[in-house]
Amino acid sequence: MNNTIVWTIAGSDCTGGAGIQADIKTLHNLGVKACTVITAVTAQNSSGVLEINSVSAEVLSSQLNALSAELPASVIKIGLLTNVQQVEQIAERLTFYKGNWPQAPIVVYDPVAIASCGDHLTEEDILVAIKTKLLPLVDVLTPNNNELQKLSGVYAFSWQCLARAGQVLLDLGVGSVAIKGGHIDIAAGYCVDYCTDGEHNYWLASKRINHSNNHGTGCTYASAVSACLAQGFLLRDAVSIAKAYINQGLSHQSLIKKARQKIENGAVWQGGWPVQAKYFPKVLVAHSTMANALDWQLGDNICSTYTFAKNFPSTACQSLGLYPVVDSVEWVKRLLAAGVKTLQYREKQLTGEPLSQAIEQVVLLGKQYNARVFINDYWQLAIKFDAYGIHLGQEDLLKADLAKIKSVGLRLGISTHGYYEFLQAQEYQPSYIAVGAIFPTKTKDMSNQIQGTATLARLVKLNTETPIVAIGGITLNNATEVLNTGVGSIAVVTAITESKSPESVIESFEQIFECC
Ligand SMILES: Cc1ncc(COP(=O)(O)OP(=O)(O)O)c(N)n1
Ligand SMILES: Cc1ncsc1CCOP(=O)(O)O
Ligand SMILES: [Mg+2]
Repeated sequence: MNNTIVWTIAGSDCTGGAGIQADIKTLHNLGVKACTVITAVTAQNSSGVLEINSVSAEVLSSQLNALSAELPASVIKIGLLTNVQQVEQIAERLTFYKGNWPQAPIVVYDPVAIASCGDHLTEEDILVAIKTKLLPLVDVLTPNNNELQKLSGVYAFSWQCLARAGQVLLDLGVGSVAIKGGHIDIAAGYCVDYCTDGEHNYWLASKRINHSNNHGTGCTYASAVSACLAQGFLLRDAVSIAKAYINQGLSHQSLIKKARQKIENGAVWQGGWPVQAKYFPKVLVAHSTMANALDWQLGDNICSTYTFAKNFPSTACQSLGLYPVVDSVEWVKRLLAAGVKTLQYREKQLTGEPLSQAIEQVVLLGKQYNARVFINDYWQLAIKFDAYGIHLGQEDLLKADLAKIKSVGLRLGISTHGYYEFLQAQEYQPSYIAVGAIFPTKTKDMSNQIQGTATLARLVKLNTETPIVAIGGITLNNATEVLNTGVGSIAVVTAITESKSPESVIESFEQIFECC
């Protein structure tokens, strides 16, 4: 566990399955420290919620004072608030923390209006206070279907309604909304989560897992999102990991024999960090097989000009080895002569005829040396000159004719930066998936997108069929650490282009590949 602190401000559930107890388990399981502020002591069991004993304003205040004096949080997760006074008190505190702490905390609010057992835990009038006082301070709101309807007034019977409900909540001042699809019945047999910040929209689909032990899934989900945000994951990655964590928990308990269910008290199972591909959701990509099956046609990744395509030609080897990325015909010539077998031409200056001529030469050189030469960005020219392959970034993907690239037999590599984009890239079944930036790099602005080797190792394990390429800040000094993640290919720019002796750097990289 690292020293990252998450506060959970929520109610205690004596069964241990939901509320504060679920939050602590999730936060610990996902590697962060949990501090608690109890809002109410509930008495509940399989018959329902029997009693709610709200703590007084003084008790709430003294817990907050104690923590803020010594253990400020990077994320504050809020669950059950039982009355208007508590909502106002917490809103006041959040305003202070956001304005006065050296680093403003991220606020995640799971609007526990109705527990998953169906009992009403809060009064109707609290809604007004939540909407006017609390929501404007919330960075991430995680409603289920009931809570969504209560807060937005929109009943989600279609994908468009779901998007509209999200917008209503954003209009109330929330930073982002992550709507849990567990109780939404738009697509039979599937749970589709929808996350939006108004600018970007993320849709994550998983097969519905039939389960009886689902108590505490809402608290668990919001805590999982909080744990990921506290560790620096972007929201799109946090919601992807949290959905996998829930799928893992729900899948596990379906294995529990009936006799044990009583002992488990109906609670969702709390596993460790989800590592198995089967628990991760699919990203909905416009016109993909999954999107068509769900009759879904929304999203940022809609490809308006061209049709969707997947299953690109293979590179015929799982490990592409050392993969230099260079910006001139001279570099291409020099590196191919030095024995490099995978290479990318990434030209950002030339245009028009000089660009066209350069790409033609690079493709020819690749054929002469029987090497895998990828062209970055310029997919039309790559097709025109019959390149070995094309490398496209996230935005490039939306503007490229993927069906054409596939039909002429060009390989396709896709850039990704974290879990969400990795899951999205998988939908295209590309020839390889690049993950970056692994370390800070001066070659390209990658702020907020540094993955580290721990995340790389987890992503490599999620897909053992597609070659994975690591890129960003990789040098001879850290190459062994990178290869120890199991990744088969390393892409580098400055490690080679800024070296006094590129040929000897290539040789040293080859030796490291042989040793790992
Ligand atoms: C192997 C590899 N990985 C990532 C990139 C980056 O591509 P992209 O995100 O499109 O950014 P630009 O390189 O076009 O600036 C890459 N080129 N190669
Ligand atoms: C193009 C690109 N995409 C992600 S990081 C990066 C730059 C890698 O350059 P370097 O190897 O010099 O860090
Ligand atoms: Mg690009």
